[in-house]
Amino acid sequence: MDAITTQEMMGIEERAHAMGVVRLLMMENAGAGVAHHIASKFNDKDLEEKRVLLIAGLGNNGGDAMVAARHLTHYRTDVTVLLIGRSKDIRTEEARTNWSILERMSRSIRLVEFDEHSMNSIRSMIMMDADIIVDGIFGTGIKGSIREPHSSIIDAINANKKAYKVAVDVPSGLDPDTGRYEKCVKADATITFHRVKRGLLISSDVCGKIIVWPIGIPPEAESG
Ligand SMILES: NC(=O)C1=CN([C@@H]2O[C@H](COP(=O)(O)OP(=O)(O)OC[C@H]3O[C@@H](n4cnc5c(N)ncnc54)[C@H](O)[C@@H]3O)[C@@H](O)[C@H]2O)[C@H](O)CC1
Ligand SMILES: [K+]
Repeated sequence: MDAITTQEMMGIEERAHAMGVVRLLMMENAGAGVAHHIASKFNDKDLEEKRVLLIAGLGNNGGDAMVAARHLTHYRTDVTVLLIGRSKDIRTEEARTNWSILERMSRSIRLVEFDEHSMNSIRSMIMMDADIIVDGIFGTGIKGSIREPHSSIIDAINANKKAYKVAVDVPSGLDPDTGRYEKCVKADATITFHRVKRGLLISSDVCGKIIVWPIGIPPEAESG
């Protein structure tokens, strides 16, 4: 299938939602796809020893990462979710639902909410501790220039030279339509949902391996 724009993706998402494949279902399938990719790259024994850091923005890209975190606990992996903000500021109902599930998983997932005072500890968590990093900061909802703390967090992700990095839907910082970026996560793999976004093909050098992952959208939702 050919590449699409974020505008087209939003239309498809709306029609799927109206057909009953609600956003929470699409988010669950998206997050499961991210966890599935990681499980396919590392064997179960490795996964038990790896420290996975999932970095979640306040939108649905972050929500996808929260779902992936929950699915990864199946492998008894050391899972930490770093929210780039306060949970009270999470923008969408689906992401809030998933965050509240994670809050009930305190034995299997560590949750960290961003707090300006701890930028140094967050930087070292990203740069030193993580063996696998999931980038759920921005997806198709990115607008305008990258501000702090996102800018420093993207730098810290790129400064970790040992971690395997998976971008959720779009490497954060990349404009999914034009492929332009000032600063962007350099991923080893990008799990993009339903159909590839045009910007990924324009700047494939920052995406790593591009994997198009189906999230249960009916073909009937494709066109208006
Ligand atoms: N399309 C689908 O069928 C599905 C998409 N999913 C995922 O949802 C994201 C898009 O989510 P959205 O909430 O629209 O936006 P994002 O999460 O990508 O980011 C918006 C988030 O970030 C803030 N923000 C935007 N620009 C900036 C900036 N320059 N600096 C700082 N902050 C910024 C904004 O305020 C929001 O908080 C898509 O990519 C998929 O991953 C579904 O989950 C699955 C189905
Ligand atoms: K992302």
